[in-house]
Amino acid sequence: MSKKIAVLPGDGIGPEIVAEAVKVLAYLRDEQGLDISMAEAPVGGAAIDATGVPLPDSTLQLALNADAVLLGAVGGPKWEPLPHAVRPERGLLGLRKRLDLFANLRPATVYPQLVAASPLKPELVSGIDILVVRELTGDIYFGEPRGVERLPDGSRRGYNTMVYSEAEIARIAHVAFKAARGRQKKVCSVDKANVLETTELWREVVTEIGRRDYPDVELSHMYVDNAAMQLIRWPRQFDVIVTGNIFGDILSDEASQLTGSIGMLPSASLGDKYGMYEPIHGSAPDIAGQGIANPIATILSAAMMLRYSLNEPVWAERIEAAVSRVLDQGLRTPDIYAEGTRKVGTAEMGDAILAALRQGGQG
Ligand SMILES: NC(=O)c1ccc[n+]([C@@H]2O[C@H](COP(=O)([O-])OP(=O)(O)OC[C@H]3O[C@@H](n4cnc5c(N)ncnc54)[C@H](O)[C@@H]3O)[C@@H](O)[C@H]2O)c1
Ligand SMILES: CC(C)[C@H](C(=O)O)[C@@H](O)C(=O)O
Ligand SMILES: [Mg+2]
Repeated sequence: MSKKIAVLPGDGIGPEIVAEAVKVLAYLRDEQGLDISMAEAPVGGAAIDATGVPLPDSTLQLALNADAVLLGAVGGPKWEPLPHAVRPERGLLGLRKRLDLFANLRPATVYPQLVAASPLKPELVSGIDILVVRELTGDIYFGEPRGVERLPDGSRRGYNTMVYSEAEIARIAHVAFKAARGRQKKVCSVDKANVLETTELWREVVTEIGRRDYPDVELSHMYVDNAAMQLIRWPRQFDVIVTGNIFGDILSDEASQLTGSIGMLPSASLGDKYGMYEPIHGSAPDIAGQGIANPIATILSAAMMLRYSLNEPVWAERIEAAVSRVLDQGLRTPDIYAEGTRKVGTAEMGDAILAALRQGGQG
């Protein structure tokens, strides 16, 4: 039966990078007989402009009825004067919550061709293969109470609440341990258990699950401040990192830079029923509209979609290989440009990946 993909380009560079991933998916549909269909809907600022809200019901319904969602990015300065409750980012958070996408997989893998693009010494970067497993539907992002209140002296106070239940911690821990079994069998759980009770519970639950269900997986714990430093000092010590929503957000942006650029890192947000795929970066207002954004993270997110939601692992591998071949050819968007390579724009990069896929897909 035909698989439905909801395509939500969003804001800023979102439409530019999603267009390149759609090219690849359209090729699989039109020339390789993949039984998929795509339907587009607005989310974030684009949806606010069109309908007044960041997640219109029609967009939510499209996502709920789809087999997978491909999302670009949301947000931008245009909507920043708006109150928090109606900002573009709420559209994304609403989708994650309503689809119960609690497990965000963010693989930070360095392509050998980009070792030189990393700010770290080649011997530190070469071979990096980290999977950040970020909890995505809890933590300070969703905890109540939250808000800004007026104090008796007239000044204001802002507050958010870090909350995790045992069940929420347990389900993301299982995802991390299972993923580690297919890799180097090492999980590093990142928390701030020395200060925050919520993450003290996190550490207890992860430890118990590891001991009980995954004795074959080596479990370590690290405070988040140390983890941020260790990622720069010796990134290859990490296999799977499991952490909460806010720490995972920050650490995955940091890890992305080790691989050359944030424009390289894809992600899969998975729940028991749904899957949404998006690059880890944002709408990059500083380069939007210039045709220079790196589309690779989004194209690799489409590859993750083929692997996790569409049961097409071979096409996922072929797309990843096509990206590698294009890097071999020396093509680079400005964010990964280095001397001796050829600078290209978003569409030229997408076209080159598609051309490499066409060649590789034959045999
Ligand atoms: N998943 C999402 O939709 C998401 C993620 C992060 C930020 N945001 C939103 O995006 C807006 C901008 O946020 P920000 O500037 O903090 O983060 P950002 O990730 O959009 O940009 C950070 C820096 O990385 C660069 N960059 C990002 N993606 C790139 C790409 N594909 N190719 C080349 N360079 C790229 C940008 O030009 C910028 O210099 C905000 O409104 C924020 O809330 C959305
Ligand atoms: C835009 C924002 C809500 C989002 C997050 O913090 O989760 C983004 O930074 C991300 O990493 O996907
Ligand atoms: Mg982020």
